[in-house]
Amino acid sequence: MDASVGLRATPRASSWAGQHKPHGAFFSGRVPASLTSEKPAQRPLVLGSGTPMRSMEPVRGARFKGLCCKKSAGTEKVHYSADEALILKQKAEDVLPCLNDRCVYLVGMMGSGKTTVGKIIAEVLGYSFFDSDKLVEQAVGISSVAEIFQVHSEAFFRDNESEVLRDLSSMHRLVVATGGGAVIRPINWSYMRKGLTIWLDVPLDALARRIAAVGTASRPLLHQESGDTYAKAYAKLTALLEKRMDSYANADARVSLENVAFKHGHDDVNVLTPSAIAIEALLKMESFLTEKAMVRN
Ligand SMILES: Nc1ncnc2c1ncn2[C@@H]1O[C@H](COP(=O)(O)OP(=O)(O)OP(=O)(O)O)[C@@H](O)[C@H]1O
Ligand SMILES: O=C(O)C1=C[C@@H](O)[C@@H](O)[C@H](O)C1
Repeated sequence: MDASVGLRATPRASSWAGQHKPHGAFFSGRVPASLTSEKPAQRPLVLGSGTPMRSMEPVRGARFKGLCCKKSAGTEKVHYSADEALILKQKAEDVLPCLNDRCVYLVGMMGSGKTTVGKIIAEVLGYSFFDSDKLVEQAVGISSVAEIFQVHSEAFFRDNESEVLRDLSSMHRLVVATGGGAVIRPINWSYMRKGLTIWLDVPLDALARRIAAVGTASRPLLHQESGDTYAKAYAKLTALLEKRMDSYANADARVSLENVAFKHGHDDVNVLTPSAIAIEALLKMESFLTEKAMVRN
């Protein structure tokens, strides 16, 4: 039976929108022992300070010396509904043995939820979460991608992004939220192919709405000094997606929010919670890995 039967696509007004977002991982010295071959401990399905910290060990890759991944010290938590928590746990248990410690790379447009959904997937798999944009900021020593574009250039950012992905590709048991443009360089695919790649495919209207809600200051490719933020973001996202669509389609699995909403009887993707999307991503991962194993045998 499809494990997602019974999953509720809860309207955000009563769930996601009313909740605190999970805090991001950040880096300042070391990475967790989970990057080694240790098996994941069973942990409660709560993100934030309710999650026990994993023990820390020095990272091996030269580039990440001096960096560390650590849970926020804040008090915010993300609660899943009982249904979602159970399904997330079951799906994670199904996927883990097939994943064989490989990393998971989330690709997709800006605002597609790679960070939000990636943190949930990392949590349930007992993996560590990395955001490649944040790693580039750390490596360059500038605290925002927008400033890196301004002070240096987009090409400089892209070179550093490739180096970050190369270094991550030698590690295990990570969920990585990649930058929206990471897919455009073939070399980045050679790194990401060492793990599993998942495309979060979100309709442009939903992307533009999400981005307009928080502003474009942190997204240099969308930033405009004036004008209607939604309309400008929508136009720019449309042009970017046209150029990148084929590259995103290289991913091992695609989570189409339109399809997920349809599956749950909705015609609006905005009702889908991040955890419902994370469940779909785990289902897609399982299908891909199972098919791959069948082809091999
Ligand atoms: N399922 C969802 N429903 C509504 N809003 C969401 C959902 N998932 C993420 N968001 C919101 O959309 C915005 C972008 O999400 P997020 O930062 O996770 O995307 P991203 O793909 O990592 O973006 P970027 O590549 O620009 O860093 C955030 O404000 C987040 O709170
Ligand atoms: O879509 C893009 O090209 C980008 C997305 C962000 O994640 C950042 O990597 C940067 O703003 C570029």
